[in-house]
Amino acid sequence: MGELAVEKHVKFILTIEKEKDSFESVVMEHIRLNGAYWALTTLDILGKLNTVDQDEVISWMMQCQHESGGFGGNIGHDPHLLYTLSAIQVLALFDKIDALDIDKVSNYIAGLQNNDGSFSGDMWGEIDTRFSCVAILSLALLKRLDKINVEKAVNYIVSCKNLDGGFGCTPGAESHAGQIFCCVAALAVTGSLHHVDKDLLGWWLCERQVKSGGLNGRPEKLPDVCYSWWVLSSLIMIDRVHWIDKEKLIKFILDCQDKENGGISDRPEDAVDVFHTYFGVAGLSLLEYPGLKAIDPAYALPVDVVNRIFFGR
Ligand SMILES: CN(C(=O)[C@H](Cc1cnc[nH]1)NC(=O)OCc1ccccc1)[C@@H](Cc1ccccc1)C(=O)N[C@@H](Cc1c[nH]c2ccccc12)C(=O)NO
Ligand SMILES: [Zn+2]
Repeated sequence: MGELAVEKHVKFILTIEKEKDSFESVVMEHIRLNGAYWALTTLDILGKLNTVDQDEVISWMMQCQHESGGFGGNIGHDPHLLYTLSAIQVLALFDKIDALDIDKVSNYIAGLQNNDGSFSGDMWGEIDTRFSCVAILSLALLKRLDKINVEKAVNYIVSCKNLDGGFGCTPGAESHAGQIFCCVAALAVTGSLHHVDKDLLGWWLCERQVKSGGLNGRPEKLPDVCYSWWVLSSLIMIDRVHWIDKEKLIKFILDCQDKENGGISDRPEDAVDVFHTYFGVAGLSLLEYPGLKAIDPAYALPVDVVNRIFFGR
């Protein structure tokens, strides 16, 4: 089974944060703000957030803010809900949410709600339950949920529920673990989990575990470490996590590490990346792996960070 090569993963994260011209950095260029969130949350779960210069990170990140109040994936990029959530999450890690003009950012987000309660990701209008999730998590962290019609937002998400108990990106779309996480997290944060059939959805989710112990995103697909987050956090939020074999999943994640150079891949022997390193460490945190900080399954932030926001010091 081996154990988590903490120091190697810390070194891996700090190295890719420094390199600007590596393949990984170039590929992730347009979602660099997401990359910052994945890298910094991983470090915090490993207890090593203090190894980065927070002022340097924050000053770079604030340059990604558009005059509309939304954040782009990098400096000069168009604003989008996905990057705005990552920016809020990174500021939360450093307890610096008040560095934001909170009303400006929350007005940007609220402005993307449509009449049917759904959310567009940006001004181009694409609608997806991912964006409902990002909008609700963002506004909850900013304590500005009053700026949107929460009832209509919840009704839209419920309209995307399928007969298998899962959720898709729009009404009638196929259930997918990523979308299920988004819808369950949004319902959890708005106190609306009574709309979920926990046994039906719990069954669909626990069926994602394959014989290797890993979790896949849809029936018949290959297991992938990032589903350790999408599926597991959903199971935890609906109180059905005991329906999977946690020990076998821990072993699968540990087998996906590159113990020489650090980092975690989507499945054993594949190339590592910061995205799967984050979702692997976050998954181990949800599985209560020893030595890791607890992470909140809905906000995808360390529990101590979430408590600081909602319950003060
Ligand atoms: C754009 N992304 C994806 O499409 C990944 C690709 C992938 C990784 N392993 C299998 N496929 N897929 C992915 O994130 O799917 C999960 C998902 C899909 C839809 C809704 C929510 C989650 C990844 C980046 C990536 C690309 C290529 C390879 C590895 C990582 C990505 O940025 N995913 C987003 C998914 C996402 C978008 N909006 C969200 C809102 C809440 C939670 C997650 C998301 C993310 O995790 N943001 O923090
Ligand atoms: Zn993956």
